[in-house]
Amino acid sequence: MTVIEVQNLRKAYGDTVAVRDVSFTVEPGEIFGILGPNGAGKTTTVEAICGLRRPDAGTIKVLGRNPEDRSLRYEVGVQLQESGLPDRLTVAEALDLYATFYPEPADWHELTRDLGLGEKLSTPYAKLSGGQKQRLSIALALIGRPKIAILDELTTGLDPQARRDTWDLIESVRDRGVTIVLVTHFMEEAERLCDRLAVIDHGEVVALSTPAGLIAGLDTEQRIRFRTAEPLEEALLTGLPEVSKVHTRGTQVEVTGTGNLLYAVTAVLAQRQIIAVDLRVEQASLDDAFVRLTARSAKEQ
Ligand SMILES: Nc1ncnc2c1ncn2[C@@H]1O[C@H](COP(=O)(O)OP(=O)(O)OP(=O)(O)O)[C@@H](O)[C@H]1O
Repeated sequence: MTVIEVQNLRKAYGDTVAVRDVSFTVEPGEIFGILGPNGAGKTTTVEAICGLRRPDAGTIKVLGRNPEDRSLRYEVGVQLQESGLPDRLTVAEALDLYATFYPEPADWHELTRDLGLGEKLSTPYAKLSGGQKQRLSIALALIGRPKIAILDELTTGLDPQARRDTWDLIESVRDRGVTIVLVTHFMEEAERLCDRLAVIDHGEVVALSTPAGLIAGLDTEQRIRFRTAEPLEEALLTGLPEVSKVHTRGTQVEVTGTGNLLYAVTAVLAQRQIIAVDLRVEQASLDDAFVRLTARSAKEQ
């Protein structure tokens, strides 16, 4: 069964149309990413999925039910951008309190250890750093052993090591069978974690695919740079079907092309016993796909 189904969602705040027309489905056990620039409508979309905002039009089904269905409280764990816990509540008290909301809460000692919060159990909420507050909100989203975890800006404010630890944690949560919806600004995070991604811009889905699919859809060229001991004869490479352009400056070589460009170029060099040093391959990244997709939709507005 499809876990989440969003169909033609629309939501406006007064004159501001936050979500114009968003449709997607989330399948069991996947990490589904929602990516988009600031103000694109990502938070409004996930808040509607959580039953916190009522759509103006369109339908949403979560585990086949209306998002406002009270029974979903036990099955959906939510980490939203602002958790708003009382300042004096300690980490342990917050976890104890949240654990009472659920019939079979997770062992929060394990969760806090995985999230690097083990040393902060008696610290009041107000005295936590931004990153620690963030980690606490992730622990609170997972404490009820949800079937679905909705995480909005999971690693914003975390340092690079804490971000990587959190990714490992999210993967282990997914491996236990939890379906995860992840709102993110970070391409590296989306590429590493997400099985599929919806790119949202100006309240609409502008692309929906795997990270690799989004990059492949760009149809961009690759670029290889290297140096040789002697200046290279450009004609050696210009005749290859994979090569569209060769540019040499002294012993520096830059080759642009498509397909299996790296193999084609290195095969010719090997044949001629030419050694390429400082060889670097530049390929399109999810960053490029994101910028291209969102720039295109900005022009169409
Ligand atoms: N409660 C609200 N009242 C009025 N306008 C709102 C409200 N919440 C969001 N908006 C507006 O709706 C649009 C979409 O906002 P939303 O928070 O859904 O975007 P987002 O993609 O999550 O952005 P960000 O990445 O900055 O968090 C924005 O123009 C925002 O200013």
